[in-house]
Amino acid sequence: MSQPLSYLLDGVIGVQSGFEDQQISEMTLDSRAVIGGYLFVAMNGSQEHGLKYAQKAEQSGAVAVIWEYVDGIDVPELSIPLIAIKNLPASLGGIAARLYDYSNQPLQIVGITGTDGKTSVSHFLAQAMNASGGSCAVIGTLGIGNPNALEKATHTTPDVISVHKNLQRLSQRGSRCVAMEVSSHALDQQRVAGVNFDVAILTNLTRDHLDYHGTVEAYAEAKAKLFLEHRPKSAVLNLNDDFGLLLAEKLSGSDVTVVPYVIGDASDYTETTLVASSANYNHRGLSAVVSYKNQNYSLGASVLGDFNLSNLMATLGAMISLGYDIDVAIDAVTKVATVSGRIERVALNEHQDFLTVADYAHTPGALESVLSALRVHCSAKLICVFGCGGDRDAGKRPLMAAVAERLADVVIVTDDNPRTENPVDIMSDITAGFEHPEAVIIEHDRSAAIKLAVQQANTGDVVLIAGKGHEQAQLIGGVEYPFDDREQIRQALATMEAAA
Ligand SMILES: CC(=O)N[C@H]1[C@@H](OP(=O)(O)OP(=O)(O)OC[C@H]2O[C@@H](n3ccc(=O)[nH]c3=O)[C@H](O)[C@@H]2O)O[C@H](CO)[C@@H](O)[C@@H]1O[C@H](C)C(=O)N[C@@H](C)C(=O)N[C@H](CCC(=O)O)C(=O)O
Ligand SMILES: Nc1ncnc2c1ncn2[C@@H]1O[C@H](COP(=O)(O)OP(=O)(O)OP(=O)(O)O)[C@@H](O)[C@H]1O
Ligand SMILES: N[C@H](CCC[C@H](N)C(=O)O)C(=O)O
Ligand SMILES: [Mg+2]
Repeated sequence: MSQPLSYLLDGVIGVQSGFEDQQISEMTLDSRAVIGGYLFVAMNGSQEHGLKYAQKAEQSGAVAVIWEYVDGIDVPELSIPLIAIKNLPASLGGIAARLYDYSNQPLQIVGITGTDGKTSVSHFLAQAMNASGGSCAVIGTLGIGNPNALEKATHTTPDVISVHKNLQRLSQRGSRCVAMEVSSHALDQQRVAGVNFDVAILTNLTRDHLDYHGTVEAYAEAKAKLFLEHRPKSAVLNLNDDFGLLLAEKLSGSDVTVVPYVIGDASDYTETTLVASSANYNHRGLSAVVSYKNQNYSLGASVLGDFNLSNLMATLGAMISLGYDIDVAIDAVTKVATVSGRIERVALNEHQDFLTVADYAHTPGALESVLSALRVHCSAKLICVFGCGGDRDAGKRPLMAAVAERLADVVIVTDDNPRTENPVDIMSDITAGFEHPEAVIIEHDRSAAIKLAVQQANTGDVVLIAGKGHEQAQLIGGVEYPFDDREQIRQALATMEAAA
């Protein structure tokens, strides 16, 4: 439904007065997406100011332009209203929420942040709620919508306009809950401004994205905003993580209800902490005892990996915060299935006597978690193939190498989305982290590296192909080459079987 521009901008600070009112049907940050009836929002980006594209937007049919005020910038002449707004990132969420209003239907919103586990928890939550009669969609790395019918997304957390537009769209299609991943970039760039979170979840905090945030402190500060600035009704916090403990302390006694979860001993925690103990992991999944309010419950699920127990506990915490009874939540969580590319078992048949796994670990913390988790399933060699993305946090490269060397028996390093960087440079950043680089196999061609790993697997071994998970392409230069680790594993297994 279209809205008058004056209504969208009502109360926005620093608006130039005396503009002609316009009826706005849609709004966008990208001049290339503008068509008739649009409001073009020109932001001061990290590369350039969107105002450069205001004339193009007008030519494409924009009926007005608002722009993030910056002193001394060249302002183009337009024949449509062109309105400067000071500190536009702070008001844009509110403006978008007015145009894409979804307040006419109840919509619970859960935000999930943390270095690793956001996609997993958001999908577990949506799967679990839907298994118990709910209607929960996701917004995140794997796409937008029902977890079984996702539309592709370009970002983990879309820009602030797209966030509100998608929330409206999902609500209109009948979703009554949305589990959305909130990345640190999103928090820093105010992409979730104007979203009222019922629940916010912290999975964990290790290191990533220091290319963008600069320091671990700045990265943590961005993550903390979801809890300390957005003030969700409930905060579901991981007490196994130091940052989770810190947030719990900061929120204690505040208007935000803290729902802590932990893997540990129930006698060490308060009765309202969700505690998982007596965990058991096997090839088919995991089980544990969950203690809450002095009662014990059996939890089981057919997902691999001890870190997934933590993800399931976060899911339980969210369901309880949303008003589910613990029995219903436990029952629902028991039904969740593996999330695409997250510790996903890939095999040609049941009889394979070694385990082959594709996983999206692309941080030192995630690689450590997945290798440690897989050790439990390994009675012989643990073989690890990994690489590091180009144009991303270079500091994590030697750290991932050190983790792989410490926790795997055979390490094969390969390319993972070199983007615009030279793969040889990425490789030398990685190999600088090995104590014994001579023991490591280097194979830039990812397909060949996967074959090498699978070919040397024997009974009791585990082969981990890390870094790309669900991804469908290898990004080299500006080109996207179709590539799926799972498909490559299957091909390598088939070649091996044919040769046997
Ligand atoms: C570093 C970063 O996050 N950048 C985001 C930011 O871009 P920017 O500030 O650099 O924008 P810019 O290139 O200077 O352009 C300024 C403005 O001009 C506009 N423009 C530009 C060109 C044009 O022809 N017309 C036009 O209107 C742009 O839309 C923009 O609003 O705003 C853009 C518009 O919303 C985003 O697309 C862009 O994401 C880039 C592509 C990106 O790669 N982001 C990644 C790092 C990211 O956000 N990742 C996180 C975390 C991933 C995870 O850990 O899961 C995510 O949430 O996806
Ligand atoms: N709770 C967890 N603790 C530690 N590692 C985890 C956890 N959950 C998942 N991982 C690891 O991190 C990888 C990525 O998981 P997932 O996609 O759920 O995280 P994410 O936070 O959404 O990542 P991204 O920031 O890229 O979107 C997994 O493949 C696994 O190796
Ligand atoms: N959301 C992550 C994805 C990394 C995946 C990995 N395959 C790579 O390209 O580095 C990022 O943008 O840092
Ligand atoms: Mg994700």
